[in-house]
Amino acid sequence: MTKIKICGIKDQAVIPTLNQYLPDYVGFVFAKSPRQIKLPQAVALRRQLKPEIKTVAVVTAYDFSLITALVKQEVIQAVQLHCSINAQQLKQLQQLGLQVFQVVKSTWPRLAAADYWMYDAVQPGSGKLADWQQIDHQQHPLILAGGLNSTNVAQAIKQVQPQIVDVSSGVETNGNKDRNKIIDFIRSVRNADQKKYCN
Ligand SMILES: O=C(O)c1ccccc1NCC(=O)[C@H](O)[C@H](O)COP(=O)(O)O
Repeated sequence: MTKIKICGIKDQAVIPTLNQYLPDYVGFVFAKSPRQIKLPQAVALRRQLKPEIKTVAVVTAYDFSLITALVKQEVIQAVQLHCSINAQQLKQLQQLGLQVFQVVKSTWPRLAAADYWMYDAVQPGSGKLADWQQIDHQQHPLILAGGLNSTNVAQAIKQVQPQIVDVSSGVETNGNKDRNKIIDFIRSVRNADQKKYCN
């Protein structure tokens, strides 16, 4: 089944919806962004989420002290890196028990040991589509992000066959997460999977 990541959670209002509809992952953005949160907010949000929802730190720099603090406080189970890292840094993160989502960019080395390679739009969190044509979906477990929403995610699953789909802008209204859009997105993914496995 295609897993779902809802990214850019920054306030409590949406927690009951997440706990009811159970996406596989929720992302906390620590990078500079209108969705940015700090450690204390992340701790508070994590505590309200059901334990089966895994949480992901989204970062644009390899900040090992932040990541270690997040692990120590049991805030995250995964890290999403919008930056270049080397094999040693990857190993350090995995030794903390984290899954590593490595964003793919032509100028960054792709590490085979990363748990997932993530394809995103050039500007993450912008709601713009990633270039699906550049994706070699046979190569490695992958995450598709960038401009997904409830109306295009079924096509994305069919065409790209990612292990995880990621959404942020597509489940927002006026910059805030929107309960109905989250529900529609999750239903679209689950319907697409049913069609895939029943055909
Ligand atoms: O969401 C942000 O503002 C952000 C800022 C800096 C680095 C990464 C960021 N988001 C990463 C995500 O995982 C988003 O969900 C992904 O880029 C898809 O976003 P969208 O196209 O808005 O669905």
